[in-house]
Amino acid sequence: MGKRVYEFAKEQNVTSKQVITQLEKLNKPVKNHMAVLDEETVKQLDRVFNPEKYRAEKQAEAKATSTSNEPKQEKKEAQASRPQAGQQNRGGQNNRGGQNNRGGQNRNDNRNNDPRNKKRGKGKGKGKPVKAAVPQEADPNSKTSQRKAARLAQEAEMGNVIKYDDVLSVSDLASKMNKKPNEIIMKLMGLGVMATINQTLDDETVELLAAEFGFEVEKEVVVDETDFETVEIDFSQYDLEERPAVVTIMGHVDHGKTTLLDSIRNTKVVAGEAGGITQHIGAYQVEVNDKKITFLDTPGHAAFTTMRARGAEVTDIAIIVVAADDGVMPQTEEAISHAKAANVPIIVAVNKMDKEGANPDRVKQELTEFGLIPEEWGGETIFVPISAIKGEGIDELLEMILLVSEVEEYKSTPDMPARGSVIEAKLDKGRGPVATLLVQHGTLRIGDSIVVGSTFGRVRAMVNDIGRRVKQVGPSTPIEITGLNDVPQAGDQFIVFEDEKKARAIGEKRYQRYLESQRRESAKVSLDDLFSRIQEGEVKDLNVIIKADVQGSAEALAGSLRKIDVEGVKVNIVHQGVGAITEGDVILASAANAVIIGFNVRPDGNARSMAEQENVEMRLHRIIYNAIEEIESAMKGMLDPEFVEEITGQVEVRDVFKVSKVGAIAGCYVTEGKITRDAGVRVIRNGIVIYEGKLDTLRRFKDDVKEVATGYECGIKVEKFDDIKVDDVIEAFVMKEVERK
Ligand SMILES: Nc1nc2c(ncn2[C@@H]2O[C@H](COP(=O)(O)OP(=O)(O)OP(=O)(O)O)[C@@H](O)[C@H]2O)c(=O)[nH]1
Repeated sequence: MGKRVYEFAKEQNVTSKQVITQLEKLNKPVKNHMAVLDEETVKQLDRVFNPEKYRAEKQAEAKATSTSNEPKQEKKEAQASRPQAGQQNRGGQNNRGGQNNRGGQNRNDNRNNDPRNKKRGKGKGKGKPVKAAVPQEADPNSKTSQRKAARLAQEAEMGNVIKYDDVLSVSDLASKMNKKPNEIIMKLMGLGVMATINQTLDDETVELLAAEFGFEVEKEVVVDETDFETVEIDFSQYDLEERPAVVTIMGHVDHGKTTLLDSIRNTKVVAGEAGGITQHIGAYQVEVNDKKITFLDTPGHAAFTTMRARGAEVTDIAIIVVAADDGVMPQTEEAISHAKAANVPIIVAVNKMDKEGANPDRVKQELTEFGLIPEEWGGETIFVPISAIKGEGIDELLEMILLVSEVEEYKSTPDMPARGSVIEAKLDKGRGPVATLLVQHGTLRIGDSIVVGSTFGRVRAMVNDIGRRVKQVGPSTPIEITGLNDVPQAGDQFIVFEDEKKARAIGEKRYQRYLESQRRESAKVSLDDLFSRIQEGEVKDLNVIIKADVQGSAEALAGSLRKIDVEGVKVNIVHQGVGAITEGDVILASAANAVIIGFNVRPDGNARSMAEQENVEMRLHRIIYNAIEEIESAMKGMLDPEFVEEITGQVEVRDVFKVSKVGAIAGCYVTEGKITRDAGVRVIRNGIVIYEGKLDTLRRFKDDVKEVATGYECGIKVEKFDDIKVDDVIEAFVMKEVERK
């Protein structure tokens, strides 16, 4: 029998969802993670998820066809055939064909001497270098190739060597080669990598891109502590000591994460003698058998992964909470994937054992599918039955954490200036910026000169998790500090410098960089302020990306937009295509400072959140005339106050029941937000809107309800629409009146 989707996902250290998305792209859609894959498909997927494996082959081909670049190619080939040990088995850090490569997971560095976890590859910080996966090939006989060869020869004559000593971003590299950032981004996309204009590139990718444009690179290696995330700590010079494990609790909604965190805290917190009042600082410590354990008390995998995405690897152990009366649910699965991607040991807490329907064996059975096999069944995963609400099983759970800590031997040293990560941060009216830091190595003291992410300052006051002022803290301790010039972000790294002037210089440089990136973001074009910016002479072209359901509409829309005649400004179509709005479209829009117009299509995957993050404006229309009129009005500064739709939620169709005289009822699951009875709905199939209308009925079991929230099932009948199918997505929206700026 072939492999199942989840088995393949597990092997590759990715989520089943990622595999399913890839299968869709390969035109081999499957129903769910239990689907069986044939050999051919497994092979295809393997290529997608492990492009490095195939790189040597591709480069050999590329070399055979290339005439202009021989010494470079040889060098690259030698690199490609280097042992890849550093890239494999590194806890989900290996390159995934560039599919998800914005985080620059592939770090073939030798920064593996972090004693926090012997098994874990340490990710680089904010730099998030992207790595190109597959080199492009060229047909040497094509006209383009001949032109390119001529240009390369000409450029080579001019002595095209790019020198750099720092990390290069896409825009830095573009300016060094005198190219537009778009060109670099397009080239990266061709290599299967999606990168934004400000994204940093790793050295190998810089070299690859430079070669593509006929440049050589020379990197001077200097240790620049401005990018201290990349600066290695030489732990060999210290006597390492045991340190407390840092634990994160994850699991499905309502399975009891918060109750468990509270229960542990209430029973075990290191409550001090004089007036220790526990306060929420984002993390706390408990003491068990004279040993400490640190808990991050923002439960949930979203926070966990946001931190990781910013380079913070703070969690040593993940507790996955599963309610014994409910079993494995979608977010349980997600939490497992997140923990696995971080390569941290998992302990399963089977909660709500006090409830009547509690069935721990079912939970165990279900979890075997995800490779979490209990010890009594011959596996290695620790399962602890608990009742968070009654405080039962908590001691056993804590003991198991200590057991895992003993096996994993988490170590660090207090004998160095502190380093660590931001757990959370806020602006306090009285105290100014306040940040909870997790000291990971060294000792943090009052008065220390510190750089935290893009902010800096001197540690003015330190308050611990029981509200007590302290003067110094060591490894694995959460501590709230004041004294920074601005509010850092959760997941930012911090470092203490012994030299105050140096701290200040580095801090100021990083802060300036941050302000600059903010400025660039706010300079993004939007229809609301287009007119004023045209007037001020800031904008001459309105760059537009069009995505439509069919080629004909894309062309019609592009044609009409180009014809809009407003003095002093013209519409420039940067890109037009068919299908859903993808992350790639958003990245391109961000780089080209373009607005995206979607005609009968919706954003796919993470495109919507990415557009928000990148400040890219996305306008979705169903009538060509409206799209044209909107752009024209914006150019003339005549946009009226109008109704803007707000997407309230998304549901997935998991079953369809045909009921005579009523029609097709969709059995659905709300995956995001909520769906309300009065919402407008859109039926989306493969990213294309196939129907827009209203709800006829919205039910939970047999009852009509006003709304259904994330994580719940419901029955939906869309008014006048019976062609609903399993796997369709129903998007719910309401119209809100907004005033234009
Ligand atoms: N009977 C019983 N109920 C529990 C137990 N643990 C939690 N609950 C209840 O389950 C519900 C959800 O618990 P929470 O701790 O809020 O769950 P959560 O996982 O933090 O939920 P979200 O914050 O929504 O993700 C609450 O009503 C709790 O009182 C338990 O051990 N036994």
